[in-house]
Amino acid sequence: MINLNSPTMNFTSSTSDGEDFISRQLFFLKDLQIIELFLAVLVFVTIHSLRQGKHQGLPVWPFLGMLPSLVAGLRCNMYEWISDVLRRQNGTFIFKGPWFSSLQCVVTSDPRNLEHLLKTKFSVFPKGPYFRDTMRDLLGDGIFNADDETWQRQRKTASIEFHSAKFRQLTTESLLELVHKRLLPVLEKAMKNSISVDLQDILLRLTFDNVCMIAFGVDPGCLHPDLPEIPFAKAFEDATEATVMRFVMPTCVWKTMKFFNLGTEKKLKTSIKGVDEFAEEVIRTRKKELSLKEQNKKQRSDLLTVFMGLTDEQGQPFSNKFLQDICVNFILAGRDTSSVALSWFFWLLNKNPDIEEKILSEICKIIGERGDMRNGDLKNSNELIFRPEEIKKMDYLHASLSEALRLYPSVPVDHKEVVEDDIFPDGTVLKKGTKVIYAIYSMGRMEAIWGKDCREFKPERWLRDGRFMSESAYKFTAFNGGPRLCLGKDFAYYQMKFAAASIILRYKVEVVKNHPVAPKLALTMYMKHGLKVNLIKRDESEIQKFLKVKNQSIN
Ligand code: HEM
Repeated sequence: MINLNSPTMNFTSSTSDGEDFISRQLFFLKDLQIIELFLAVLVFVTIHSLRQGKHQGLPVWPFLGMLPSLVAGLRCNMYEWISDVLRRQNGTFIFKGPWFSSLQCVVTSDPRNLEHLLKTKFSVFPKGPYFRDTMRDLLGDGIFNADDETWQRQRKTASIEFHSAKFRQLTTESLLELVHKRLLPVLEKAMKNSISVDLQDILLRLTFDNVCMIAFGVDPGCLHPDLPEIPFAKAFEDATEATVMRFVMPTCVWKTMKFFNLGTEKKLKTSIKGVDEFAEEVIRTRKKELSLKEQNKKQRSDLLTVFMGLTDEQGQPFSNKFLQDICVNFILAGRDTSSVALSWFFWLLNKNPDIEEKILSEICKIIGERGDMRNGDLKNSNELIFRPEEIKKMDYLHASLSEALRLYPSVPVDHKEVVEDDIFPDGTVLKKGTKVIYAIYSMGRMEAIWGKDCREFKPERWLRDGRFMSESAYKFTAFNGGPRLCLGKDFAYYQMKFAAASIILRYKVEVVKNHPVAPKLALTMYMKHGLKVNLIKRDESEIQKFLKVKNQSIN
């Protein structure tokens, strides 16, 4: 009989307890070793990734590449974040995205590379299939989204039109009407009622009405005193916002969302429908108008009418869809760019009142040269309308707008794709299919390009003996360069100078105290929270003071 209490049994049981204990200890030790090993690998990977960051600009993590740094960058000011990396990497770095994404690209701010890709090797760096695919739903085959023949044909026609006297007359007349009949009354009303207004919103309405008149010959009436919501304008804005989202997600993700009509893709579909309906209606009406003999004599000179009179390679009139693409592209090109540039300009002026004073002094000096104003007597500045030749003479204002665009370019980054293996002048090797981002915002903040004072707002850097001197398009890339240089550059300067001078002569634009100012992540560099301002009527005596100062130097 076994005595359960026998010492032998006790011994046996204590032995198995001991074994359990030892095996538990061993397991624990194994666990510890696994944890230690895991920690060692983690430390090694971290040190390796961070070390790579020293050479490559950012830490490179297994599988994720540089994505964690990008996510951190997106949470602060993305453009400043890119500029910091570029500064550390002497102007060019290779962004390594996660292995499952399409985010791999070369980012550069080196003017030598810019000249190479925009001019010298233009044909090797088209917009490319990735960009065209991502933008196709909104821009179709319009000029912004086209390469090769399709682009060349539109560029040639639009270029002839943009340089024609008839077109220049249309743009100056429509601008004059919009500034004097809409913009100034809206600002005057706000000033009289002492209410703050979002200047960015007002300027967007101004340029939207203007570009619709130029592209379609149709006035959408956005800048009405009640500031109404225009369905077409709203649809257009929503469509651009939803399109941008495609650039920050892997292609397969937005394509799946599009297939199932989800999230931003659902919003994009609805808003594009709104844009298309408006454009279709305009084209239908114009076709009807042109088919009537009497109306033919009306001689419209907007872009839509010009393209309607042309034919494709087969001698056929352009399809409605293609005409629609042309108009939508011109609206995108001409609307946001000038208005956001003016918004940053007025914000910078508010921080630099001495520069505002110099602009006012220049304006007064120029109008003081009018025959009827030689004695320095301006009866009522409210009535004054600037003449085109006066706008041309405003060199200091031109320099100040260029300086604002250098620091806050309306298109902060742009994109190309390499279609043949190549090497940048700085030695970066480019394989066929590589995406290239050129960081226009960062270029304005590089000491190597603009000197130690590159972050300061200094219009004087653009002047020689008081005259405006332009810079190389590969150093100042706000308007792009080479064969795809902005077609509307001259018109944009005229529009910005006319609107800015008309406002500055009448009002001091004061940004509301503590109004938050930050750039928005979008195709164009909007101010994220708009620009809330108060308008203070300029004292006539202030203008008289400048009018009476003869031969005052502005430098
Ligand atoms: C401050 C104002 C403006 C700025 C900063 C600006 C900037 C630019 C930039 C950077 C591009 C190159 C975009 C690209 O290819 O990805 C461009 C192209 C273009 N811009 Fe402007 N733009 C301005 C105003 C305008 C205006 C008012 C119009 C016309 C009404 C216009 C018409 C165009 C057109 C048609 C193109 C396409 C050129 C091509 O691809 O051949 N722009 N602009």
